[in-house]
Amino acid sequence: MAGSAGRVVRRWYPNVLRRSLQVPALQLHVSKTAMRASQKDFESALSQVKLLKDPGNEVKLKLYALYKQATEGPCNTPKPGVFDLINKAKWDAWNALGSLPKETARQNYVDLVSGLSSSSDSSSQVKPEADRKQPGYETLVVTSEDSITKIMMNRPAKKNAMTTQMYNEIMLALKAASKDDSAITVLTGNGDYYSSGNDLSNFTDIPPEGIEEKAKSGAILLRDFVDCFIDFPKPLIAVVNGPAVGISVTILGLFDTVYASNRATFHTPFSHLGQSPEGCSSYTFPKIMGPAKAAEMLIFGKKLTAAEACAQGLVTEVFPDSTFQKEVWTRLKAYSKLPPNAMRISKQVIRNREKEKLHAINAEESRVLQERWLSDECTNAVMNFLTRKAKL
Ligand SMILES: CCCCC/C=C/CC(=O)SCCNC(=O)CCNC(=O)[C@H](O)C(C)(C)COP(=O)(O)OP(=O)(O)OC[C@H]1O[C@@H](n2cnc3c(N)ncnc32)[C@H](O)[C@@H]1OP(=O)(O)O
Repeated sequence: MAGSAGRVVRRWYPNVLRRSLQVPALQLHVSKTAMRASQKDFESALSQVKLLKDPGNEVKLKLYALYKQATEGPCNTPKPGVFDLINKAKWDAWNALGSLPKETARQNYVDLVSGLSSSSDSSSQVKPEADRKQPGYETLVVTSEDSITKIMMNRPAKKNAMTTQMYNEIMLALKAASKDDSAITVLTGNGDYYSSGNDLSNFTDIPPEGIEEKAKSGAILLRDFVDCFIDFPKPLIAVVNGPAVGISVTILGLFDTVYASNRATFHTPFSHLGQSPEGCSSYTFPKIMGPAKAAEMLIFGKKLTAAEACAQGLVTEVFPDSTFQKEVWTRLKAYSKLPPNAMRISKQVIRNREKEKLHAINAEESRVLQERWLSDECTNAVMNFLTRKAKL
């Protein structure tokens, strides 16, 4: 019992409050007298409390006061000093119960917990992902939970290759996430790949105005897409669940944190495809890993393992694939509880001095690519893939 009530306190209270509101093991031991009238109800309320969502500080103080009154009787400890704000609030709440009998306090505690349980019954259930899924996306699964918005690329049969529709949906999802009440945002992939990069069939859908118009609209889409990452205001985390190719790799330089499974690889075969770097990688990669290592990736298409990408600073941390999801989401849930405004402002301070430069680089990379897409080198490479003559 003592252990389970201890867990309640750990789960509910934000760090500062939690440290101060910790109920010592001694206080968690329910005395024999206190248990006489409604021992079972009280015990079950004590364990029920740990399943509830955070009810807010006011209710937590009430619960604390009733618990103390039920187990120790009226408050007779010295009043904490005026600057000991949290202990003073606890003391005030307990002291306000005056000479309320232990049995009544116990009953009130049980009633309060039962009221909280019924009001949070529906929300305390873990809903299946399908129920939490935000509507309106065809190529993504977007969910928000625990102050984390997760944007999952969802074309596993095509290795999460990015179609025009997926670029547009990711932009929409990022814009929505920038305004929702989540603290952090995650991009990840469904299935064995993180993403195989640009869907090469994007190049086959030529409008009546011709190939030049296609290249022009592609460059605008690319520029808008990368701009969304440059401007994204909250901490943005990539959870790289498997191999990553092309643009899914280059934009990693614009994320705040990149976690990778040890199954992930990082590959930017631009020269093989007759193309050139995008996603601001012509700037971020040399800055992150130094010009020589960046050239090996961006010019020669060297594929990095997750460990190599981590050693070169592109990846924050690598996890064994068997425990990847568990370890990463535990970490992210803890981060998502940090004060959101502080995180947002810290990101602004880090990002703002480079924003203008990044936008200019993005514009230039998109302009160069627009030309590349019209080259024979690019056309042949794409045709070779689409006619199954070549893979990476
Ligand atoms: C607006 C425009 C912005 C443009 C921005 C520019 C970005 C540049 C880039 O991103 S460059 C990178 C482009 N990507 C590639 O060149 C990868 C091509 N794919 C492959 O080489 C391979 O598919 C693989 C190595 C990723 C995986 O090989 P594997 O043998 O494991 O699997 P399959 O080849 O059988 O793939 C399964 C099906 O998925 C289709 N597919 C995979 N990747 C892409 C892709 N990038 N574009 C289109 N289709 C892709 C593949 O064709 C299979 O489909 P099928 O089952 O219908 O045959």
